[in-house]
Parts: sequence; structure tokens; C-alpha cells
Amino acid sequence: MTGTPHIAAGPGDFAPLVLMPGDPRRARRIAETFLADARLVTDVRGVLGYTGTHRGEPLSVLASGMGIPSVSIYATELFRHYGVRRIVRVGTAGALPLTVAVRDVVIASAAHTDSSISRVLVDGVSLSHTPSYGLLRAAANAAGQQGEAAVHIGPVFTSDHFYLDRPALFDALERRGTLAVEMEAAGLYAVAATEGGEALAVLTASDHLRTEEALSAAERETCFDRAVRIAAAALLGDVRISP
Ligand SMILES: O=P(O)(O)O[C@H]1O[C@H](CO)[C@@H](O)[C@H]1O
Ligand SMILES: O=c1cc[nH]c(=O)[nH]1
Repeated sequence: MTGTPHIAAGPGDFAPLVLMPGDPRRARRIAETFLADARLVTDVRGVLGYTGTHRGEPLSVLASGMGIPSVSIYATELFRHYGVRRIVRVGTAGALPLTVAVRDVVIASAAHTDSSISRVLVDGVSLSHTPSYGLLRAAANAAGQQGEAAVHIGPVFTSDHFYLDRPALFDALERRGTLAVEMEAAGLYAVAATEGGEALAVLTASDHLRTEEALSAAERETCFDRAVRIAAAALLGDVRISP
């Protein structure tokens, strides 16, 4: 069998650096707009993956699907079977405090979660989910150098429940500095830590939990350019990839 149960690419088809949106159509759009010479390398279950170059460096994009179980499958298979070293999630999120506006970028320096992923990996321990410091630093530098406005760096909440109806929980998380709510970052960080890879999530606020402002589905698909620029710069950043 060529590939893994969920990825139909051959050895060497993925670059060591991968951008990972949730939505397969966003993966195609990133391939069309950010990669040169992009070629489709997998489409199992409609989860699209492409490899091309960005600023002359090999770079891949693969969708993750939604939620921790899905992102965990794709991230594990990339790190374990395709020699991938760095994955940066470029996703959408719901903004939590009023200091974060719709369309702002949130770089997740930590990910709280209600998922069992914190408890099941190491017996008796509730794990912290954090990005690679090198990627976080490179993303912060990239945002600063490009004069990116409205980029926030802080903790996010990775929820297992999109339609979670627990206002008191969101209040408590906001009081503790949580900037946004999404569904994959903690799982991606946990997989990277387990597999010895590097990971980061650079999110775009697609809606606001307090004001209820929301981007349309079409805008959600296309408003990521700032986040993708920051993510790509972080992937290509100043930290050497170990052999
Ligand atoms: O836009 P993506 O990257 O899929 O991210 C967010 O959107 C989905 C929910 O609509 C969840 O996957 C959540 O994390
Ligand atoms: O998971 C998500 C993504 C966008 N907006 C939310 O409120 N939650």
C-alpha cells in the first residue's frame, strides 16, 4: 500500500513544512495562491493535500478536517510516515474578549481543552498543550516585521463541542486570558509533542462569541491571507530544522 490509511501520497511527496487549514477548499485556495508549482498529492476522503514551493522552499498544505480526532490522525501520519517536521494550523476561531475583533489574527501560545487528550496520554497527569517555542517566536517576529495590525498572542480554548452552551465556562476562560475558541490546536500540539515534531496554530477570528458578528462561509474561506503569510514565514523561519 502506498501511503497511510488516510493519506494516499508516496514517500517524499510531502515537504518537511506543512500548512494545515481545517477546510479542504481552503487547502486548495492556499495551494493556488501561496504555492508555486503546486501538485495534488492526496485526496483521500476529499481531504486535499498539495506540495509546491513558497519563496523557493518546498512547502505542503494538507487539510485537517474538524476536531481533535481528525487533526490527530493527519498530524500523526505526517510526522510519523512522511518526515514532516513542522505543522502550522491556519484555522478559524470564535473571538472571546472584546479586545479581539472579527478578522483579527490570534497566535495560540497555549491551548486549554475539554478533550480527554490532556488526560489519556500520560497516566495521572493533565498535560499542558503548547506550541513549539521556535515557531511561536518566528510567527511573532513575522507579524511584527510585516507591521501586521491586530495580531494577538495568547491562550485559546480547543473545544470538543462546537455548539457548547456554557456561558459561565466562557466567562471563566475569558477571565483567565483566553482569546478565542476553536477545535484543533490542543490536539495538534499534543501530537507534535508525542511525535517529536513542531507545531503552532495561527487563527483568524471568523466570529465573535460576545457580539455575535460573523463572517459568511465564503469570507471564512478567503479571509486568511494575513494568517497564512504569518504561518508561512514561521515555517520558513530562523530556527534550523534538525536532520
Ligand atoms: O476553520 P477551521 O480551521 O476548520 O477551524 C474551525 O472551524 C471549525 C468549526 O466550524 C472547527 O474546525 C474550528 O476549529
Ligand atoms: O470552533 C469554532 C470556530 C469558529 N468559531 C467558534 O465559535 N468556534
